Amino acid sequence: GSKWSYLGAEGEKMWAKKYPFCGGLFQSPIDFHDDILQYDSTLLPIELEGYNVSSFEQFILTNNGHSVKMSLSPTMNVRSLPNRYSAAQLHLHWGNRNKQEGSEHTIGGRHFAAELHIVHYNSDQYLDMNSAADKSDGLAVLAILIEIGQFNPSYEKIFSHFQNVKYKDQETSISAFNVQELLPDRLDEYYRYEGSLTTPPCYPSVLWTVFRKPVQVSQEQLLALETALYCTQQNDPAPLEMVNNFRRVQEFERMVLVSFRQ
Ligand SMILES: NS(=O)(=O)c1c(F)c(F)c(S(=O)(=O)CCO)c(N[C@H]2CCCc3ccccc32)c1F
Ligand SMILES: [Zn+2]
Repeated sequence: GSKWSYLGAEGEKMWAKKYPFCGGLFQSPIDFHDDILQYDSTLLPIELEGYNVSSFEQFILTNNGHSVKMSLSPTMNVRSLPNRYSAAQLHLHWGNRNKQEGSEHTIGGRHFAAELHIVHYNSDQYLDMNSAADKSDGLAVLAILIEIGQFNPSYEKIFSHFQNVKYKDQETSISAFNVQELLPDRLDEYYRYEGSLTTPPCYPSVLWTVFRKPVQVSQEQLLALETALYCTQQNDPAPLEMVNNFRRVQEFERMVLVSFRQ
């Protein structure tokens, strides 16, 4: 299995030893600050196709020891990108109950509470995620910044199942729903740059779209995310809480395109 973590001897400073790309170029996440932003009027609103799946379909929610991920249907696609990208999975990154600042991307040096990633692969060129994951035009990730505010019934469709995936390798099946409900309402305002997977193997293969507008979940929902899950298996004598599963921002000497004027 993947021998890496966010803490201690296998933490992110050691990733490059086993996963060379993690010490390479085009690494994510990054901080968005004014002097690296460049407005680009050709950046079209993000168009989602096939996201409104039938509730007879099921999504599988899995604790993989690094995050909680949900399988998605490959009939879910993102248009308005250079190629057609089909959905593979979504997962989250978060902090802990004493420091609720676990987003991966930051704006003006500021963390948000958490971050949702919807991972897609270039289905025009590649058969599946695994063959696309290490190609420079292989992946497109939609990133949604999450802050504390109103209770969010759409996020609750995932969060309400955490008790069934508390431990590594546990999974549960949930009724499919329109994942577009998890996105902000402004799909025309986003940051765009070429970067990488934020976990090993850190392939520089991701076209990142980070929406400008955060979504809200309640304090109770965020606490559930920060306290329900473990990186370890149910019978492990040394349980490890799944917290702070975000990579620190990377050095970045390029421009980030934005689809909006300030
Ligand atoms: N932040 S991130 O870069 O978007 C990101 C994660 F943070 C993350 F934890 C995962 S993971 O849950 O699979 C655990 C670590 O691989 C992924 N998986 C991707 C990349 C690896 C290969 C693969 C194969 C099939 C489906 C998804 C994926 C990931 F892309
Ligand atoms: Zn991620």
